[in-house]
Amino acid sequence: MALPYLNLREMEEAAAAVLSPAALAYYVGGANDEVTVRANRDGYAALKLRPRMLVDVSQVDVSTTVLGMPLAFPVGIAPCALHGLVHPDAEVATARAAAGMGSLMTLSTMSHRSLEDVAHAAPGQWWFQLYVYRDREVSRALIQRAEAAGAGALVVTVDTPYLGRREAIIRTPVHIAPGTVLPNVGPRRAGSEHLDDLSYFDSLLDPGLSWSDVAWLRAQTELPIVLKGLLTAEDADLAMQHGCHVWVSNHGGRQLDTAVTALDALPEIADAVAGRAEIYLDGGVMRGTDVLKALALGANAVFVARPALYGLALAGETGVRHTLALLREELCLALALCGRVRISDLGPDLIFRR
Ligand SMILES: Cc1cc2nc3c(=O)[nH]c(=O)nc-3n(C[C@H](O)[C@H](O)[C@H](O)COP(=O)(O)O)c2cc1C
Ligand SMILES: CCCCC(=O)C(=O)O
Repeated sequence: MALPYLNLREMEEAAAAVLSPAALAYYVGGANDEVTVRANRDGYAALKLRPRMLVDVSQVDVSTTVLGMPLAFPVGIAPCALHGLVHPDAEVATARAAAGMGSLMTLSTMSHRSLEDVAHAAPGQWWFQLYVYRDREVSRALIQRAEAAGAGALVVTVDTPYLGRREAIIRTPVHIAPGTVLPNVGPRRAGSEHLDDLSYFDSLLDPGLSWSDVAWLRAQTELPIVLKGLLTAEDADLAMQHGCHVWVSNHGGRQLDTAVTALDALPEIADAVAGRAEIYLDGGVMRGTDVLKALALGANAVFVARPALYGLALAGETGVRHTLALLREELCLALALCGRVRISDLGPDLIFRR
C-alpha cells in the first residue's frame, strides 16, 4: 500500500486526525510550556550546511553499524511506551517494520507486547530499554529476560526519576483498558490492581537511582549498556567510566522543560567521548538533513519516537516503514547534495559557523 504522505510533518497532521484526544495528548505533549519540544525541532533549522560541489555522488552509501550491528541507514526507533494505544499489533508491528528496513527498534519497558514477542518478530534487530524499578529484583529479572531473548543492548533511561509535568495529559489522561496486561511491567503492588493512568508507572520508577546503581547494572549483564538521557560532557565522562555508551536526549521535551537540546549538547559530548564510546541522539528529528547534522556533529546514529508512532497509528507496520523510508530517502539525497558519499565522510566541517 503506497501512503500519500510526502514528509513526516504530513504524517503528524494525519495522525492527529485519527488519534483519540488522550493518545494525542500523550504522544505530542511535552513538559510545562513545551519550550524544549519546540527547541528540539527549531535547532535543526538553525544549523546551516556547507555543501561541497563536483564530487561524484552517483552512488551513495548510508549503511553503518551500531555496537557491531549492521544498519541499512543510521536511523532507529527510540523507546516509546504503549504502542498498543494506537494499533493492535503494537510493538510487534513497529519492530517488524524496523527490522524489515534494516533499522532497529528499542523496545520500551512499558510495552503492550512482551520482549519475547518482539525478539521473535525482529530477531537480532532490537534493543531493550530499561526503566529501573524501585524493586531491583524485578529489574534484574527483566535484564535476564532481555539478554536471553537476544537484545543487542540494554538502554537504561536515566532522565526520569519522576515523570515530567505534562499538562496535556493531566487535562486529558490516558486510560489503560481494565484487564490490560503489560508484560514487562512486573507484578502489581497491592492496591494497584488497575493500570488506570501513567501515575502507576511513575510510582514504579526509582528516584533514588544513582551512579552506584549503574555500577550494579554493569555487573548484571554482558550486554552493552547505553545510558539514555545524558546532556552534559560531565555525565558522558561518568558514563564511560562506568563502561557505558551515551544516548543524548532530553526525552522529547517531556521531562525538564528548557533543558538544552540534544543537538546543542552534542559537540561537548562528542569532545568528551573522543571516539571511546558510541553516541546516539534523539529529539525532534523530522528530516534527512536533521539526521545529517547530528551525524556531522558526532552521533553514530539517531532515533525517532513520535514519527514512528504516527506511522503506526496511520497504517501499522506499513506506516512505520513509511516513516523510516522517508527519512532514508531524504538522507540519501541530502548526503549527495552535500557532496558526501558515505556516512564516514561526515564531520563538523559540514556545519557552517559564523
Ligand atoms: C509517547 C512517548 C512515549 C515514550 N516512552 C518512552 C519510554 O518508555 N522510555 C524512554 O526511554 N523514552 C520514552 N519516550 C522518549 C523517546 O524515547 C524520545 O527520547 C523522545 O520522544 C524524543 O524523540 P522524538 O522527538 O522523535 O519524539 C517516549 C516518547 C513519547 C513521545
Ligand atoms: C511511565 C511511562 C513513561 C513513558 C515515557 O517515558 C514517556 O511517556 O515519556
